[in-house]
Amino acid sequence: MQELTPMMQQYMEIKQKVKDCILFFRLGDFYEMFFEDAIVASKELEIALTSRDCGNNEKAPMCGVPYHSATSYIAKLIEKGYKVAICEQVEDPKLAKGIVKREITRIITPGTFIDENISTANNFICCISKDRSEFALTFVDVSTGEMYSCLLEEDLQKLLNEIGKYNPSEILISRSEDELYEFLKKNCTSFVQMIEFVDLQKCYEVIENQINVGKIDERLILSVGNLLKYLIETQKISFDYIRRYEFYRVQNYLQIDINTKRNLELTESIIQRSRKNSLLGILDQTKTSMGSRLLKKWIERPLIDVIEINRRLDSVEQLKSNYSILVQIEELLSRMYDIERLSSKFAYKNVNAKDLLSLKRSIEVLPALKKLLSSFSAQLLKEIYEGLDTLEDIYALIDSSINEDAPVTLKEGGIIKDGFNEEVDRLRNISKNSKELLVQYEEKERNLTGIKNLRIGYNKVFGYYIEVTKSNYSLVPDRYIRKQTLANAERYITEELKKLEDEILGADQKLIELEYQLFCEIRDRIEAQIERIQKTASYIAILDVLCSFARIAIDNEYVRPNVCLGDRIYFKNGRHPVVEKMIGRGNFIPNDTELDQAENRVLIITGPNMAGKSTYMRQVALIVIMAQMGCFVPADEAHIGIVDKIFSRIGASDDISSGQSTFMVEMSEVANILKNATPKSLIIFDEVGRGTSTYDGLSIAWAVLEYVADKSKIGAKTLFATHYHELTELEERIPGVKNYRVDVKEEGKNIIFLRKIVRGGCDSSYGIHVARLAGIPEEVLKRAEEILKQLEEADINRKNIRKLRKEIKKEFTEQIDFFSYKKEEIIDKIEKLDILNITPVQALNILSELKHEIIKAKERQLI
Ligand SMILES: Nc1ncnc2c1ncn2[C@@H]1O[C@H](COP(=O)(O)OP(=O)(O)OP(=O)(O)O)[C@@H](O)[C@H]1O
Repeated sequence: MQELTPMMQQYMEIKQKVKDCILFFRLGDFYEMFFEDAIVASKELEIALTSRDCGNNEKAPMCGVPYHSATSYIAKLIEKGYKVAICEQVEDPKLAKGIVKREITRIITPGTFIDENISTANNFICCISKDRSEFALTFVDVSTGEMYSCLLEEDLQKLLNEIGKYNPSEILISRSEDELYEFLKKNCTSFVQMIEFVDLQKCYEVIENQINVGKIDERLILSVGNLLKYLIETQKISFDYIRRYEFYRVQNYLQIDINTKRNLELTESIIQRSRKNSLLGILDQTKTSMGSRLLKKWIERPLIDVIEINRRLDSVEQLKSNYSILVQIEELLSRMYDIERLSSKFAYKNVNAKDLLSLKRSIEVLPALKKLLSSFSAQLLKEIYEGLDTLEDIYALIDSSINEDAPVTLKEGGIIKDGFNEEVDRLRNISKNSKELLVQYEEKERNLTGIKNLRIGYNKVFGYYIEVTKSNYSLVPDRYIRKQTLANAERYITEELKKLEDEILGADQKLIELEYQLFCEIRDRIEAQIERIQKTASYIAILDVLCSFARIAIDNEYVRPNVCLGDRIYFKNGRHPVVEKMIGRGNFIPNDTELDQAENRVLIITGPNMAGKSTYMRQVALIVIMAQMGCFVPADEAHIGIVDKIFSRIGASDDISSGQSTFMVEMSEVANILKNATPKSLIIFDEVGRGTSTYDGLSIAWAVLEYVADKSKIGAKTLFATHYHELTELEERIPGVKNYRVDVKEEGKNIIFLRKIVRGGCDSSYGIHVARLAGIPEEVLKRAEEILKQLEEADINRKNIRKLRKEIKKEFTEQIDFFSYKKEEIIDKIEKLDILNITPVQALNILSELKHEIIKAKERQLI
């Protein structure tokens, strides 16, 4: 260390503290990286790797990025899984004695990186603590100041479900949780970190000092406290803008597990993984980022409280039926800036003049918005009307102080409006009129001294001076201080001229400094009101989502669902909101649905591949979710008895990374459903059992169906799509089970999909027809048809065997007294059928012979 240059020594000392981060070390207008950090960063960021002399005859690898464009480079490193520590110069280099003081000002990780470009989604950081048999989870979005906590029983599946709702970019757990760490690493896409947890007492202190959220349940203290402590340590700011803290119970919302969220494509489509063809993509007609983020939350957490749902529906209905007002509100909302995210900008002190102007423009629309809202009587809209703070004082402050064309940087001046501050006006005047001031001074001195050719000039050595020619020396007053003698003239300065010089030369710098200082004062005055801004932001978000619901209801002809506590789910002409958008409204065939706790508890849906079974089942779940969000639904009529949980088991989601087979994944999902479903749940099973051999699969499907249908076991409303036509037998055996099929019309070798759900089972799979549609070569199809014929014949034989055996058994028991002498022989023959390796045809022959013998014996007896 001794031989290193002082700066390199300083670097090494700081780097020691953040070994696991890439250190951005501020040097003038650049952030430089050294040694291993430079090698890694230059590769990841595709920037040149150079070197710097360390002072000990060695060269350190080095690379750098300009200060003003650092954010995009940081974003890239975070994206690639690195942590970045920012080290700033914390004193003015001009005033530094020796090396400039530098400190780490922030550590940026996925959960604390605020990406200005992605504002329609939250960026959550989560902290999980484990206590006795519970998980406590806390989620914070540093950019908006939202914080949520919940408690979960110690169930890893439930943990994943809850994490899935927030999709946090970073998860923190205690260093002692090795197993949990491995599990999360394997099952989450989040950046998982183990940190040193502090104890309860320390957590209480952190919470008390840092946030403004009132009393917190004791069981949550470790997760809230450790999360805050981590944030304070890495961000080095105060988090008192976290005021919107919500503790919620998972069971107070419609519970949608993570598989179902994916299967139903609630927030992103499965294939493109984009929000475009998801439910969120269709429903999002919001005009503000605040609204868009809230909508996502509402989709992930639909309600179960009928009153609250109807409050939302009432508002949507009123907005929908007052079209012209809706249009005006939408227009006003579209002029609003993301004022919710301003809170973090204030806290990080990186608000600029443009942000304040955007805030002003957002506030500008509030009075008009409030006026429009005054005409509504729906409770929720009324609450927004009454609660909406129009922030006039903040508007007035910004309007009177900040220039409309203020620059983004705060160190260039031009921020403060004329007339706001006398000193700014004066300095600006000096700066603008410096020449004029010198001319005025020159004129004044000529008059005072009577020297007609007195002239003011400037040179680098002693600045502004007064020049007097030889012939006028006698008129020079005493207050003139001689500075230079030339051949024909002398140069003087005066106290007044030096003052003027200081003002002229210093005015610009002073102006910049004063404007910056005033800006900070204005910023701090607004920051003191941040709670009011946040409150307004949350009302705007709710209003925006309600308007979005009204808009999609109008554009897509959705109806208001009748949501109540009952058990019935009924839609007339229901549609799938996303598929109908994709294929065009006119091309989508609507279908009815009737589900209840009695006659229509379990619907077994058969039909060829491609007929529309999955679409239909997803449509039912989506309509329920939409209704429970308080949104109108794609149907002509809808009654929704509240559902507590929605489950689905759809398709083959191969999970190679987890080392589980497709069938294993399928069965664990089914197991999860059977464990957690209640009579108030809605379950979707799409071809359960398909992942294994036919008989195993059929038996599992059968048993699962019996179990969910049985009121003493689960008795949940269930949609069960299957290719096992044998299952349709259950309609006769279990009350509440109904067979439906998606209808098709056969035309020669082709089939026409009618997409209509009708009563009754379907006894053909039409698999070969669909294969033909898919373009399988005709030769292969022909061979498949041959094989199918053989298999069907064998199947008929098997059915006949079953029938004969039944008949024989019946005869045998009825007539047992007549031919007891043959008992052993007959039993032997029947039993042997199961163990002998014989063809169905041979078995049929044996049974026929047997039946023949019995009949003969009977006849003999009768005679
Ligand atoms: N009601 C409908 N109206 C119009 N088109 C529909 C309808 N339902 C489904 N479709 C179209 O049919 C396609 C296939 O539907 P879906 O995937 O639901 O069939 P499926 O019966 O589940 O098939 P498989 O058994 O092969 O999984 C959908 O992608 C959609 O384009």
